[in-house]
Amino acid sequence: ALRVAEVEKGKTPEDFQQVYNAIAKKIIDDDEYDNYIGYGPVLVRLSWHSAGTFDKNDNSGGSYGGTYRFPKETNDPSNKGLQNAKAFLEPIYEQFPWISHGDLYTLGGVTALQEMQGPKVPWRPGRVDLPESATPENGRLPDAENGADYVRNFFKRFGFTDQEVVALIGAHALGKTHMANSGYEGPWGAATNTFSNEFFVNLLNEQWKKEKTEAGNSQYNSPSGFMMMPTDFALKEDNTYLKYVKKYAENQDVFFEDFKNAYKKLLENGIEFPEGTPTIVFKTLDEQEQ
Ligand code: HEM
Ligand SMILES: Nc1cccc2nccn12
Repeated sequence: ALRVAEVEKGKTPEDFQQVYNAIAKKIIDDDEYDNYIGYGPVLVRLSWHSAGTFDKNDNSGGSYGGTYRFPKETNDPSNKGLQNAKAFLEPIYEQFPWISHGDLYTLGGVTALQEMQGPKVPWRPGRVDLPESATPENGRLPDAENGADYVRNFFKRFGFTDQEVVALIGAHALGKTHMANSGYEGPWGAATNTFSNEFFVNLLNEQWKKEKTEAGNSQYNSPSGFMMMPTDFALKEDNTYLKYVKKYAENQDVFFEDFKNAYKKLLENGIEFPEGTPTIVFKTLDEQEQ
């Protein structure tokens, strides 16, 4: 079905900057979350999972309808742990009840990324809440216990190139895995809340040992406390992906540019934005006299 953006009635870029600021200030206030990693990484993951149900073959799923708010999608096993991000955003929604859930979930990720020193991601409003009947079935999000062929095939559903796939998975520089959520654990100590190209630097430079987790998954662990899941590790095992891993490990600016473009495409996939829809590049808190 066609998803046409309709900007929330009477709202301007300044109104959305106010939502950005409220989310950014709450990230600062609630800094103790996840052993002081904070909510940044899990907000980025929620934005990806809300968009990651998209299927270009029938234009179903994706960020537009905000269907993550419904139990069927909130309780998808692939979304375990994201309830924390949902709870974080509930008071934001109460403060700005005019915003659609699709706009809120995607704006949450853009805000978190920019406040974690990531690239500026141009963002367009106008996602419109769809009814519960539009909620996609569980199982559309990727499973980490797989190799390069699976990863390449999975992202075909979005129309992403190999380069866009490698760039997007670079988001695994943020936060950590949690045994109770996904059956993976770590990195230890090294978890970060600052966006960078270190996922690629570590992938190439660390010594990796394949081990079994207590959940029976495989993960690669390094003596300095880093970890990779099989789908992460696949990016260096596949010659085409490896080309981009090296490019991003060598040049953070190129990574930031490619990530920004791929992340924008992910958040807007399947949506038609009419002429005149504003493209907003949000100011960070630091850039506004606070
Ligand atoms: C092959 C594709 C992918 C797979 C299989 C995958 C899988 C996972 C898994 C299993 C976790 C751990 C969740 C937990 O235990 O709490 C995770 C965390 C995370 N993922 Fe991915 N992911 C993929 C792609 C992406 C993409 C495209 C993004 C964003 C653009 C992303 C952003 C994140 C972030 C930020 C975290 C850390 C969350 C936190 O610290 O709570 N991932 N991912
Ligand atoms: N931080 C983090 C989150 C999710 C996946 C992942 N793989 C390597 C590191 N990493």
